[in-house]
Amino acid sequence: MTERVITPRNRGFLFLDSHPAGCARLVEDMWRAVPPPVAAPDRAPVALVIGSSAGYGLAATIAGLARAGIRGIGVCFEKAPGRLTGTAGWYRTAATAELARSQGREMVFLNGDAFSDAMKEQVSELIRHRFGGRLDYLIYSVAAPRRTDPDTGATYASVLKPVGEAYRTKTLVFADGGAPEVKEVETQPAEGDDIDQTVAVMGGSDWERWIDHLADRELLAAGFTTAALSYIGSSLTAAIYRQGTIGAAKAHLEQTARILDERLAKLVGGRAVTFVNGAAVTQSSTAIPGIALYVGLLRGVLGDTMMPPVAQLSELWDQLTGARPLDLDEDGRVRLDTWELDPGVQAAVAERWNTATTDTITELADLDWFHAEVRRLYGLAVPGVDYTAPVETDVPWPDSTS
Ligand SMILES: NC(=O)c1ccc[n+]([C@@H]2O[C@H](COP(=O)([O-])OP(=O)(O)OC[C@H]3O[C@@H](n4cnc5c(N)ncnc54)[C@H](O)[C@@H]3O)[C@@H](O)[C@H]2O)c1
Repeated sequence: MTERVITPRNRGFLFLDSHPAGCARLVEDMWRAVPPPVAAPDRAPVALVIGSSAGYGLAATIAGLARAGIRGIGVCFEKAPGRLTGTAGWYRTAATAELARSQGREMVFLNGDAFSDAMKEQVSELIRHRFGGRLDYLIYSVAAPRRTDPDTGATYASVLKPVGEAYRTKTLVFADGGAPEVKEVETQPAEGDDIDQTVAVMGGSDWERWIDHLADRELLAAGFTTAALSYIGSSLTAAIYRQGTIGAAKAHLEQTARILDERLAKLVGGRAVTFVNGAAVTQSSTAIPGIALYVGLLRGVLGDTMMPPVAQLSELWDQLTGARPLDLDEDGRVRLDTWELDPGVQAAVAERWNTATTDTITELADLDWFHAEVRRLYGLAVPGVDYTAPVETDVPWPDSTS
């Protein structure tokens, strides 16, 4: 037993410790925010969510359980409690597993490298022996800094850089005392094989490898459908995002969807699509220069009408399960970002962006919300949690044997 009071220690947007009770409460709140199912499926579909412990993958898992009645497997990469607490994703996974169990849903969580063939094999064994040998859905929501290619052993690193010329942007930082500052930062353009390396990590190669691995072992159900998550974003962040190295990876992911869609149609009458989501505060997104400022301003414009990930992903499940038809754009993507890219919203954000300075930022952006969202990534600042009370940090990984 390792009960203690968690005192938050951070460097910028990164916190050293996570709060188990706060993480559990967040998961419960997300669950409650999912609208009830349209109609209960005849049989619980079997789903695999890769990247299930955080951000959009966590939202996919919770919305899948609560709205689409799934059972299945979640894969993620988290650190166990030790000298520090476990990572927030460790505790969120424990809480998600508990919720699934309380609803009578079989959900197995595996902690390890999704890019490895060993993980693919472990998942294949589980599908074969625990889930009737047939996978209905695969949601791909990995955001990772590096990937080792199992064929070559080469390790690739993803970078967040503009392409062609340096990118100078306003950015939001919080001084040591927590006071917000608007600063300028410059990011040098991609060089050497930066683009190829980023595409190798965040493009569609590993998604394709998962599908081929499962197809080769005949584990895909008739009509199997797979979705990967993508982002387009604002013209304000285009140089660092959609036209940058990560944008090249997203273009590759979307191209992979088109290839997989054809392959799956022939193989099992299946489908592969990308879902373009809106901006959200996650560990991955806050690492991108300028995005914190952009999201804070977006919230300043939209307030509570900003669509949270779990609401977007409830819509994803409705379209995947056929409760609503797949609504594809001319590039074959489902757009769950229309609330963000609405021209009126973008014009209002651009106007605030242009005038934002350290002196004006608190009026233009919703920084209380942004600050709290960053803390909530670690289970901190969750309403209803007593942060003065000691909490058990030595939480076990959910048992997958029963
Ligand atoms: N955050 C946004 O604003 C935003 C917007 C639109 C789309 N998206 C997309 O959503 C997807 C997920 O991003 P996010 O922001 O939710 O990320 P995140 O950092 O919140 O979560 C990443 C997930 O990937 C898992 N992961 C990382 N490396 C892994 C590995 N090697 N093996 C297994 N699991 C691993 C983590 O454990 C975690 O569950 C990405 O494709 C991203 O582009 C994000």
